[in-house]
Amino acid sequence: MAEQESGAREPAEFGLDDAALAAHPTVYAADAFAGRTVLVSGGAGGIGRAAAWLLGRLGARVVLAGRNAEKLEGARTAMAAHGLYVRTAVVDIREPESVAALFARVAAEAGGIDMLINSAGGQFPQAAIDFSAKGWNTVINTNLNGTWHMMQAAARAWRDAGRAGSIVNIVVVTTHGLHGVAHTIAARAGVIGLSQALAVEWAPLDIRINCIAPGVIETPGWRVYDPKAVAAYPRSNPMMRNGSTWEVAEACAYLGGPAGGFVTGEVLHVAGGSQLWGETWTIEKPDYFRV
Ligand SMILES: CCCCCCC/C=C/C(=O)SCCNC(=O)CCNC(=O)[C@H](O)C(C)(C)COP(=O)(O)OP(=O)(O)OC[C@H]1O[C@@H](n2cnc3c(N)ncnc32)[C@H](O)[C@@H]1OP(=O)(O)O
Ligand SMILES: NC(=O)C1=CN([C@@H]2O[C@H](COP(=O)(O)OP(=O)(O)OC[C@H]3O[C@@H](n4cnc5c(N)ncnc54)[C@H](OP(=O)(O)O)[C@@H]3O)[C@@H](O)[C@H]2O)C=CC1
Repeated sequence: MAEQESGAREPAEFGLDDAALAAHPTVYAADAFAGRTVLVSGGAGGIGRAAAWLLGRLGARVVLAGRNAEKLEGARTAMAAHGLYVRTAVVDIREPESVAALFARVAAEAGGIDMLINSAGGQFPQAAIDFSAKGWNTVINTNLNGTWHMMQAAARAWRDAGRAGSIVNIVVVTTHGLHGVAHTIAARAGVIGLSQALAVEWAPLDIRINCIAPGVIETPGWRVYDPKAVAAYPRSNPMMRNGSTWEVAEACAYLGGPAGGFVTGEVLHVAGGSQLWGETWTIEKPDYFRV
């Protein structure tokens, strides 16, 4: 992490890079995901990339999906150089046809999947009163509708193949302390409710569905936030630090893999306790709230 003259951090370097992800120690056995195929949306981003590295290192075949082919290829190259099985696929999760094409391709080229990690998502910081209709719709479409399209396509593929599956949805902390991103709170609360409903409805299909609510996790996605807001992130939780993508990746491995076999409909906060204490202002904190 580079320090600028002001002390603010250099956004381009937020998070763990490929070299760190290749070497980071893990609590899991080396073959914990052998024989499994995992699709990671947002797989070239911060959290998705760490999950892909971890599961690939644990023996999974990994498919990385996202909109940007160049980013995907960069991630694939780094992981393949480490001997991991990685494929990539371009998708816009907001478009049902694009998602259908992704799953058709994954079926043809990788023989289907066992686990889906929905890490594609994002938002922009803005006071809700200023949201444009397009901005609101973009965030809802990406995070709620996009995640739904991916979940439904995965479930249909598993049902048709008579195959068990598990889904891990990356959301945000919706119940405490995250301000300036009301559109994403709405979308992610929708994903949590949807996941709980489907955990019951799709249990007969042997499909488990869980969510992870990360707190402040250093990733390239932080580029859209004001450096002053980012500088305050470590004080947003009782542990007084930022989290790492690896900490979220290991939670994905737990919830989505065999260790979480009797867990469904759950929301796991990997947030340093920020669901209980602290506040994260992604926009400037209004004077009203200052002591
Ligand atoms: C409890 C502790 C929790 C702590 C959390 C800390 C904060 C959370 C951090 C993260 O989640 S970072 C990781 C996620 N990554 C991102 O958020 C990256 C940036 N976001 C995206 O790329 C989003 O997917 C996006 C904002 C939905 C952009 O999608 P897309 O590229 O398709 O849209 P655009 O064409 O850029 O914009 C469409 C539309 O949206 C409005 N808009 C976009 N940006 C802004 C902005 N900065 N301010 C106001 N409005 C914005 C706008 O209407 C855009 O349309 P046009 O005006 O461009 O026509
Ligand atoms: N980092 C943090 O502090 C926190 C993150 N989260 C959530 O975790 C998830 C992952 O975040 P993080 O890794 O930090 O963010 P990044 O921005 O690094 O990664 C998000 C990825 O999502 C992909 N993506 C966005 N929109 C679409 C789309 N329409 N179709 C396909 N792919 C898309 C992007 O890929 P591409 O550029 O190729 O389109 C990008 O690589 C997000 O949902 C985020 O909001 C939640 C709480 C905190």
